Amino acid sequence: MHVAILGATGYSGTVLYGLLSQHPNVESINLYGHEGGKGSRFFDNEVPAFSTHLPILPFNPAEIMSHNDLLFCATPAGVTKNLVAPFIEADFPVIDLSGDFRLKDPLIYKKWYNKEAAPSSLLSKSSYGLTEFPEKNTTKYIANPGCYATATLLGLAPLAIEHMIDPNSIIVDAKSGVSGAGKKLSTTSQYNFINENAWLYKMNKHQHIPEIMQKLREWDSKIPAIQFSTTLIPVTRGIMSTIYLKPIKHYTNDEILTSFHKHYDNAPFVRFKENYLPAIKEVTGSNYCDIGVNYNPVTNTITIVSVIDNLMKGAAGQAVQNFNLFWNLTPTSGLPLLPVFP
Ligand SMILES: NC(=O)C1=CN([C@@H]2O[C@H](COP(=O)(O)OP(=O)(O)OC[C@H]3O[C@@H](n4cnc5c(N)ncnc54)[C@H](OP(=O)(O)O)[C@@H]3O)[C@@H](O)[C@H]2O)C=CC1
Ligand SMILES: CC(=O)N[C@@H](CCC(=O)OP(=O)(O)O)C(=O)O
Repeated sequence: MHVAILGATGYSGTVLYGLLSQHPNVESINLYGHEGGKGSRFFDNEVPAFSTHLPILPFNPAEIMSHNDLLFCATPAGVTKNLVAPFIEADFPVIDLSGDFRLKDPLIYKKWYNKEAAPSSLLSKSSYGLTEFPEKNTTKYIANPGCYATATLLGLAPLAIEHMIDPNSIIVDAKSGVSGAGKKLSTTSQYNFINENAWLYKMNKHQHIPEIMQKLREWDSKIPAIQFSTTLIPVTRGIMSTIYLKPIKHYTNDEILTSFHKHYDNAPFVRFKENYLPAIKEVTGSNYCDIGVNYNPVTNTITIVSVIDNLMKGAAGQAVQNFNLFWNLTPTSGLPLLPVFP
């Protein structure tokens, strides 16, 4: 198979390139950059960690479609939607890592992203690719989920699907490593700010809130909202989503564990750890989502801890999982089965 990456010099694009370059079903990878190009660019000049002397070609939909079988977009939200119409119109397969096609309702996108949404005619042709819970009618345009949304939804799914949650009780305290913000330097991603620091940002305004709600309501339409916060922490990679909720009625620890086993025992990239609460480093460099759960009878509270590597399961790894699902390949193809530890 021949695949194209748009935005390969960014963090997610680079990780994606690394995975696809070792994928047994990928014959060639073609890299594309800005429309019109910025002079001649080579991957190894911009990403010295990968000494691959591949040109970064100017973005050109006709050329991409004639030389490739699928396009991955690892471009920012707000940018992707302005580039992909020709692919959708041609029914050419795309896996989009950005947030531009995750939300079905353009008004909700506008509210949370503070940008105009893609036209409804295009939005209706995309499907939300949470790999463990894909949409029934998958389209050729797959919106790869956001990093916080992935960790949080996988943590909530079993209890939500089984209607075991008091609908008004969900509180999520999520933390992310700095690579989640991409390669651009900003005041809050520079070393002097975030080293030995923790910073809660986008309180009640994070764009993954509507993304989580859209899927959560498919599972349990009674859940009206969630309280969700995001904190930047001084690690390079990793998300920890700590979820607190009240059960709708009393459940034993065994009943809670059984609901997670039911949904994840056959999922190759979700490792349900029962009452062990996982740490970020246990998944770094891997496509795993590790989940642990605790029930406190004193406060009648269930705590779920869900950890992922934001650049893997939260972006490039899940994109490769979607690629495997789309072409009906072995689900684990091209994905490392061990984290980088310690
Ligand atoms: N980082 C993460 O953990 C996650 C990221 N994502 C999503 O993945 C996407 C990429 O994120 P990330 O890798 O962090 O971002 P980066 O900022 O690290 O990289 C963005 C890439 O997009 C390219 N790009 C920007 N504008 C254009 C354009 N107009 N035409 C072509 N290429 C363009 C950049 O190229 P250049 O440098 O030449 O401008 C760069 O290669 C985003 O939509 C992000 O939301 C999703 C989940 C997790
Ligand atoms: C640490 C950090 O800044 N993280 C980013 C996550 C961006 C991302 O990947 O989300 P989308 O794909 O939905 O844009 C944030 O919180 O906005």
